[in-house]
Amino acid sequence: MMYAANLFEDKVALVTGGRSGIGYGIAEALLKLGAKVAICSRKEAPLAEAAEQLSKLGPCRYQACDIRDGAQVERLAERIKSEYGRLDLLVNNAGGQFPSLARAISDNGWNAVINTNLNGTFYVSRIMAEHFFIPQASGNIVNIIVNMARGFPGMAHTGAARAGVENLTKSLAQEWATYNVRVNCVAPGTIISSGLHTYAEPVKALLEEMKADNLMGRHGRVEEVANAVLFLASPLSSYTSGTTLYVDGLDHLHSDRMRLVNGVRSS
Ligand SMILES: CCCCCCCCC/C=C/C(=O)SCCNC(=O)CCNC(=O)[C@H](O)C(C)(C)COP(=O)(O)OP(=O)(O)OC[C@H]1O[C@@H](n2cnc3c(N)ncnc32)[C@H](O)[C@@H]1OP(=O)(O)O
Ligand SMILES: NC(=O)C1=CN([C@@H]2O[C@H](COP(=O)(O)OP(=O)(O)OC[C@H]3O[C@@H](n4cnc5c(N)ncnc54)[C@H](OP(=O)(O)O)[C@@H]3O)[C@@H](O)[C@H]2O)C=CC1
Repeated sequence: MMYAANLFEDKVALVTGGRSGIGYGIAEALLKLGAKVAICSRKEAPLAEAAEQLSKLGPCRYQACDIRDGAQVERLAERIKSEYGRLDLLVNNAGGQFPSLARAISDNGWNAVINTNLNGTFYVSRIMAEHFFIPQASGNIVNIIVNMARGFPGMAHTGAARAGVENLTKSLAQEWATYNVRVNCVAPGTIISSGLHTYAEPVKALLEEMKADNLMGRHGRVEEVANAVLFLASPLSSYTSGTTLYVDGLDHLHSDRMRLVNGVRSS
């Protein structure tokens, strides 16, 4: 099953955190369907390398940008304006966290995760809407969150941050419908990607347990997340906004998260 090869022809997309993992997969999928792409992340060297690889598929510009810093995001918007003159799609993929029992999360740790995932996602959405979507009276935002439908024990900070993003999505979708902007979320389950490499050994061992606990008996793949993003980013979902699409093998309905917490507790 494939999307039409020219589905995103003449469309410009920004994928934050596009240098690795899920973001890279989304950027790659968009380029293959004719889009022009911009990617950003904090670390310049691996970002440039990723953009070089992606440029083999189509126009891909990059700029180092920490989404927590509004001034850096403004500079990114100016760069996109000078390179492409417009923006049709924003994928707020940049984000992440560290596993921890809630009682062990310091003020700094809490603030770092909330600042990255909630504040950063808002700054990029507001700035790109002001520069592009509202004046163009057209745009599309897809927010990558996590499956926090039943809380996220073991990662309470990211669960709270992404619940905030999910609610922000509902507000922006309503406020910006008048500008023909749709805003949706994709909530991945556990996806085999570079992100999982950031976890220390005890959590990695837990990932095997999580696979057995999953009702489809496996973790998800990057392209399965990218396919969901492509649907929400395309006219195929033209009457859909303010929603969350789970790509998680049913984990939002079924998974024993507390077993993970016990694993973290012992790690
Ligand atoms: C059980 C469930 C399993 C579940 C396992 C399966 C989960 C699947 C679902 C989700 C998967 C993914 O999202 S995969 C995506 C993974 N990718 C990422 O997480 C990349 C982005 N993340 C980050 O950059 C960092 O995690 C983040 C903290 C957000 C931002 O980093 P920064 O450099 O800005 O922050 P730092 O300066 O390093 O740290 C700021 C504070 O954060 C705290 N801190 C930072 N890293 C820490 C760490 N590893 N352990 C403890 N504390 C930490 C400290 O208190 C630091 O302050 P001090 O005390 O002063 O030092
Ligand atoms: N893999 C999984 O199982 C799941 C992942 N997710 C979410 O999907 C998204 C991508 O994760 P994944 O690809 O797996 O992991 P990665 O760690 O590879 O992706 C995170 C990306 O975001 C960038 N990033 C992190 N913080 C910032 C920041 N403050 N400003 C700009 N860029 C930033 C990182 O680049 P740099 O370090 O250079 O800034 C990196 O490219 C994340 O939001 C993650 O939480 C959700 C559920 C499950």
